[in-house]
Amino acid sequence: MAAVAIKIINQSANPLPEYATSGASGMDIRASLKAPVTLKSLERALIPTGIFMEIPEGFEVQVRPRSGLAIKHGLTCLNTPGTIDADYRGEVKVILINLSNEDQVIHNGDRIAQLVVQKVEQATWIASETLSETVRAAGGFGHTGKQ
Ligand SMILES: O=c1ccn([C@H]2C[C@H](O)[C@@H](COP(=O)(O)OP(=O)(O)OP(=O)(O)O)O2)c(=O)[nH]1
Ligand SMILES: [Mg+2]
Repeated sequence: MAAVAIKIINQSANPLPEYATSGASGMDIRASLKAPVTLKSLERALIPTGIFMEIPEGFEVQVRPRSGLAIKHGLTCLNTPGTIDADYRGEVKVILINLSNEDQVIHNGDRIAQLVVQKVEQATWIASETLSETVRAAGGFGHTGKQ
């Protein structure tokens, strides 16, 4: 299990994020707002969460949408999955977009997204003129058919 240092502001509305069940991949995070934010249809906004982190090297944190918000309210993360780099020390923010036809109001303390902690590797490139052959070769974008 990765240990991640976390700093939280606006703690009254923003307890430590936690796994809701023993097998959960993500921890829900909340909007940290002085006033509600209204998103009109197709409008997007950068919503602060009051969370700052020190992610250990070799890990990243992904910001992912919540399916309940998506199906019930048409709210999702525009840049999903959002990437929190290990060297980022700013506030975690969520780019929410309203894909419904109605206004959606985000209140302080609303659970707007979830964080997933992942192992991640950095790579070095090996510049090559030729690449190994495979059965797939350059086939992609549905070339194996629909069924
Ligand atoms: O949903 C997100 C995505 C990113 N970030 C923060 C943490 C991340 O480390 C930083 C940069 O994110 P990203 O690399 O996706 O954005 P960029 O447009 O490439 O910005 P930069 O040039 O700062 O890397 O912004 C968030 O708070 N929430
Ligand atoms: Mg970047």
